Amino acid sequence: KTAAIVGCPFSGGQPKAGVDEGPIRIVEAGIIPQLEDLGWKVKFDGHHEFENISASLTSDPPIGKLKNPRLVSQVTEAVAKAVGAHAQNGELPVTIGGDHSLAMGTISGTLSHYPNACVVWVDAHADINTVETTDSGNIHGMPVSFLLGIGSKVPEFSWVKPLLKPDSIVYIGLRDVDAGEKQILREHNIKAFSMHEVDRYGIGKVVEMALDHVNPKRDRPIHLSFDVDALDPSVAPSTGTPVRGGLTFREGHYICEAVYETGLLVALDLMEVNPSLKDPVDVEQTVAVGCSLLRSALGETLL
Ligand SMILES: N[C@](CCCC[B-](O)(O)O)(CCN1CCCCC1)C(=O)O
Ligand SMILES: [Mn+2]
Ligand SMILES: [Mn+2]
Ligand SMILES: [Mn+2]
Repeated sequence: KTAAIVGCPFSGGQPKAGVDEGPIRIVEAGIIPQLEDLGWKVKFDGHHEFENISASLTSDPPIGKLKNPRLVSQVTEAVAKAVGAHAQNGELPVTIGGDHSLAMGTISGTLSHYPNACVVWVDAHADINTVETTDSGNIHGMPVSFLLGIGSKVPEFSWVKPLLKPDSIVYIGLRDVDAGEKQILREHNIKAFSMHEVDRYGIGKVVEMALDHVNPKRDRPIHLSFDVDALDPSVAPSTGTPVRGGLTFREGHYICEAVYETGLLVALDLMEVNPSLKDPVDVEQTVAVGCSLLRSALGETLL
């Protein structure tokens, strides 16, 4: 089996510098030989250069509240093509961000090849704000709304097709959901297991219920999109939007292990590692946790 590393040094979906360094640090930390040691054939033809895109953009003024809209749209479209091509080649795309706006591209790519794929979204946040509901205008808080095709259309994002259905995504780890997002989740009956459910049922039962919701016959390909800020900040401190009361190290890893165990994983995202926000020790820890989560999602077991 081949894993194709899609290194995406991209920060345009949010305001903090440094998240574009995430993939570089994770590759430097040795994720490629680590995955090879798990038996994967690893394909990596260098990190994506988005220079040509940003160079071709003479200006990129906000559209309404949306920041860097043209940059985000063009970068995520390129990512959709890259991920789609790897899937077409029978490879498993492993996208390393970079901010979570990239998931607009990765999931579009996955759904273009696996139309019946379901999405497991692990995050403190729902990332489902629309043009109408966003307060920050940071597009890393909006990818799911674009993928679902909800909210008013933005011509610059016309390449994004509404390939994702509300019953095909399930969230784990939510604890910082904006009012507008809560309304959207309710209106569209989108299944979400917040930290309250994790506390109440335990992670094992939560993952089982989450998969039962989107993949009851365990016959649908799975796209796992993991935002490291789903983990408690004590576990993954160096990330742009940390929120207390998150998943433990083990809970985060259990999700990855359980998804791998289904044998249905077809695409993986590891997002929002920003190696420039904390002291070297905390950065090192966050990078190491990112690598560890990737290994667990790709077959590393404890026994
Ligand atoms: N919902 C937020 C955060 C999005 C995080 C994106 B992710 O998950 O990829 O990291 C927060 C909006 N707002 C911030 C100030 C306080 C009120 C909520 C937004 O900016 O839309
Ligand atoms: Mn996110
Ligand atoms: Mn988040
Ligand atoms: Mn974040």
